[in-house]
Amino acid sequence: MSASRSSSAPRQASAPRQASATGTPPVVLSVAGTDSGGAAGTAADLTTFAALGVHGACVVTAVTAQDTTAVHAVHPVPPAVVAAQVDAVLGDLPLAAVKTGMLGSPVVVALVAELLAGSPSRPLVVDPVLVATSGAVLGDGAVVAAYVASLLPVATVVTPNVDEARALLGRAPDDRTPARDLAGELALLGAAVLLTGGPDPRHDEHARCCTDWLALPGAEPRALRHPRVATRNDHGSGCTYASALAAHLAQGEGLASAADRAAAYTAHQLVRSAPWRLGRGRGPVAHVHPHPAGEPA
Ligand SMILES: Nc1ncnc2c1ncn2[C@@H]1O[C@H](COP(=O)(O)OP(=O)(O)O)[C@@H](O)[C@H]1O
Ligand SMILES: Cc1ncc(COP(=O)(O)O)c(N)n1
Repeated sequence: MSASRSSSAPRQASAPRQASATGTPPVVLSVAGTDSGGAAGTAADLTTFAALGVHGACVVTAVTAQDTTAVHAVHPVPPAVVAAQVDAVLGDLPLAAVKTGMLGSPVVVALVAELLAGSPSRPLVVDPVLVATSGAVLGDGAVVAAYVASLLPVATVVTPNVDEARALLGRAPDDRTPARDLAGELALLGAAVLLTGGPDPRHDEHARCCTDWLALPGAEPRALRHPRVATRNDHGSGCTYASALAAHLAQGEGLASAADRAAAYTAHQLVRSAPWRLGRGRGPVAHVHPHPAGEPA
């Protein structure tokens, strides 16, 4: 399908780290699935990029029929078409960072690892999407194995929640290893880890803060704490967080500072959508921004 796949060195112009004198923004690529409800996946990624001042390119890996209650159907994009989208972007746009979300199949995970490996000049943020907020499985055991074998070793940072961290480490869903230790163990698989600790409504309805864990290979995991927003409208928060992280890394920030800013952005958008009544299930994290004339009353 593509000429560039015969070479392991992707074609790419050098990427500007900051907006240039012409106002040209850094470019960040989202590789993700679509969510017809507009909360998660490509919609979350592109709106977050736009809000944070980077140009978003998008490679679509799967089309989901999804709303706030459930994922009703998944239509995977053929791997050759995923590769063609990546080639089109790599051949024309200088990428300052890449963020992956739902990849859906082991073939696509391996393809992304081959074509979009992270580097100091082009960080790769991997959000290992395996289960939706609504409970639907978006990545099975073969996808988990492909993440561990090919994508985590070439990622800059991986952003699992606790359930995804357990799956990547081969632990049972009810394993009780503390999040801090899961983060430390995951960091031994090759990438830095930001284990997101959004409150689990099954156990933590009244928690007053959220703890994300930053783990680097060979270092003690570090807690990044921020206030919890009381809301049921959190569909898409993981995609928003990982995209904000990629946008800040693309603008040259260090990992810890980019993580703090990504959490602050996500929390801000959770505050905005907290009072909304959209859909019958877990509503979307806000992807809107105030009108220049001010927020509507
Ligand atoms: N209710 C909340 N209040 C504040 N921050 C939250 C809340 N829920 C999630 N977050 C934050 O959003 C980011 C994404 O985490 P999470 O929701 O756990 O991802 P996922 O959607 O993959 O489960 C993390 O920084 C997490 O701490
Ligand atoms: C296409 C797509 N990508 C990612 C998610 C995960 O997002 P969430 O954990 O908020 O359900 C999703 N539900 N759908």
